[in-house]
Amino acid sequence: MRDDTKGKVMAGPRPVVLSGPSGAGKSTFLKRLLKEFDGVFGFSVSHTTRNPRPGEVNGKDYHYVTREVMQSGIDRGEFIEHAEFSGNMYGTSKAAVQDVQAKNLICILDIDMQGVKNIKRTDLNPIYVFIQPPSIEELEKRLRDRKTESEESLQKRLQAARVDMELSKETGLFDVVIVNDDLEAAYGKLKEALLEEIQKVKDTN
Ligand SMILES: Nc1nc2c(ncn2[C@@H]2O[C@H](COP(=O)(O)OP(=O)(O)O)[C@@H](O)[C@H]2O)c(=O)[nH]1
Ligand SMILES: Nc1ncnc2c1ncn2[C@@H]1O[C@H](COP(=O)(O)OP(=O)(O)O)[C@@H](O)[C@H]1O
Repeated sequence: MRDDTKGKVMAGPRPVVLSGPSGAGKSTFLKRLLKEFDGVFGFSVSHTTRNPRPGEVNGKDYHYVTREVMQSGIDRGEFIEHAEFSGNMYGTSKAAVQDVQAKNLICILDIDMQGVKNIKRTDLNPIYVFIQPPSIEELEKRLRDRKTESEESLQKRLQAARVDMELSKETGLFDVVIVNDDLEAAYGKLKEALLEEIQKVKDTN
């Protein structure tokens, strides 16, 4: 959408940032949103240097790249934000967000706390949602049950989770905080928080 009077791209629907500790339920929620609201949401596919997990698809879950490739993209100014998490690089390319916004969809970004702080310095203007586990103990249980992490990776994620849970209390950082205790109830709250934006997209598309 182009506003010719100002010659710049008009704002489409507001993007949504999902952040929260590893294992809090971000992917679970975003997959449900993408499925339930076909033609409303689009996922910003990040780049990462971590290895794909079984079942993950290159170009769909992430763009899996080497450090060298990622760093040269960053050096060329192709990323909106990037961060180091648990020994790997992660980042949102400008193209990832533009691809979704070009279709007039609500762009969902699944990013860590450093990403949240860096996105705040851009003009993306998303709705910031923090997904919180009921407790660190329950988070550990869910991460173990997910069976995707080595013991070392799990411990790093739990340590980051403790820090992020504290940081999330910073006032004004997040528009919505959702405790993911009962999955259905939490998903219901997430939908409720995004309802206005969902309706706008349904009305225009
Ligand atoms: N800053 C930033 N963080 C990201 C990006 N993509 C993913 N992350 C975060 O990196 C962390 C680890 O992601 P991942 O390895 O997929 O593990 P998971 O969250 O346990 O499924 C999570 O907190 C993600 O939100 C990105 O593009 N930028
Ligand atoms: N409310 C919930 N109750 C129980 N298990 C859950 C709940 N929400 C998510 N899970 C499970 O917890 C694990 C972590 O969720 P996931 O969506 O992968 O988290 P994240 O993307 O934030 O790392 C997954 O195995 C998921 O199926």
